Amino acid sequence: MVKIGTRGSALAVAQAAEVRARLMAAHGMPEEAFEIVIISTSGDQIQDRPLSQAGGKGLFTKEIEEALIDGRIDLAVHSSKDMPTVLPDGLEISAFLEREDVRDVFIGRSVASLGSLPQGAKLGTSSLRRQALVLRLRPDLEVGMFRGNVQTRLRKLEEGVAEGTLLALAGLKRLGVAHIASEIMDPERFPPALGQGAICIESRIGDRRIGPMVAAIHHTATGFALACERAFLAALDGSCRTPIAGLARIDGDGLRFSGLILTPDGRETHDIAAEGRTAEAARIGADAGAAIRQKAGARFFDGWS
Ligand SMILES: NCc1[nH]cc(CCC(=O)O)c1CC(=O)O
Repeated sequence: MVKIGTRGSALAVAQAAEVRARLMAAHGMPEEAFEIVIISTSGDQIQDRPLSQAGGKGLFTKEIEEALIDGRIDLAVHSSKDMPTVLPDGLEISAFLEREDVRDVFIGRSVASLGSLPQGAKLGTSSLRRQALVLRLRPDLEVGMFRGNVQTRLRKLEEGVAEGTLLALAGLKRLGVAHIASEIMDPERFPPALGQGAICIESRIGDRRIGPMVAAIHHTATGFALACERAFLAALDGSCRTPIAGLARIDGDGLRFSGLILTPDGRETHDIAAEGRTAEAARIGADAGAAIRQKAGARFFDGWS
């Protein structure tokens, strides 16, 4: 029996089922060989404040990692963008699935694009990155907190709590609701979160059964992109209070990275571009992180409270 740990949201469960399907196909295993174990995390429980004020990164992973360490589960399925850059001792990211569409989408209640929202309209998001990127384009908008999983946010939109919201297209696709997107945001103008669209598998280092099993479904190019993006994030401390965006694209054995940091009001931005060989993915990301840190100055990373 292989116990797959995941959060309980519809998106998280869909991701776990996707990993299960890939393992079944790769190894000719029956569905009965797997058990999907749902684990509630602090990130799921805290609904009344932005995650940036609740301790930031790791809120969606801590309890799942404890279950891995305890042996209650054998592998954990995560959205890479919710993963801290530093993992607990004894655990590793052992595989990435092929990345889904990396772009964000705008969903309007009654308008078809971000640009056509009326002056001063309310936009719901709890992501500091989306807040900053949206205010850079539309400083007139009122950006309000919009917590909860994808379904909850869509329900709030329907109820009229906001006139529009922004979500990852990857999540909508996995939930089978990509058609509700009003506008797909151009990643040049509206870069995704580091790791967006990539499902990863976390497991115990040295696990001789799970290691080779998940290695068979690892997607190499996504692995390089994520090595770069995670090194960039790590170089910036991954502070949840600094809006950060960026994307590594792979072309053969070449890699191109672009990263962006912003003030939460979107008024000040610093960007960085770098390229090199995939074999140097992590170094390219780390160097880009150091360079953008230099450009922006320490003030940028002291937190905005
Ligand atoms: N923070 C929640 C979260 N984590 C991953 C995704 C989307 C799926 C992905 O990026 O792989 C979402 C929802 C969203 O931002 O729309």
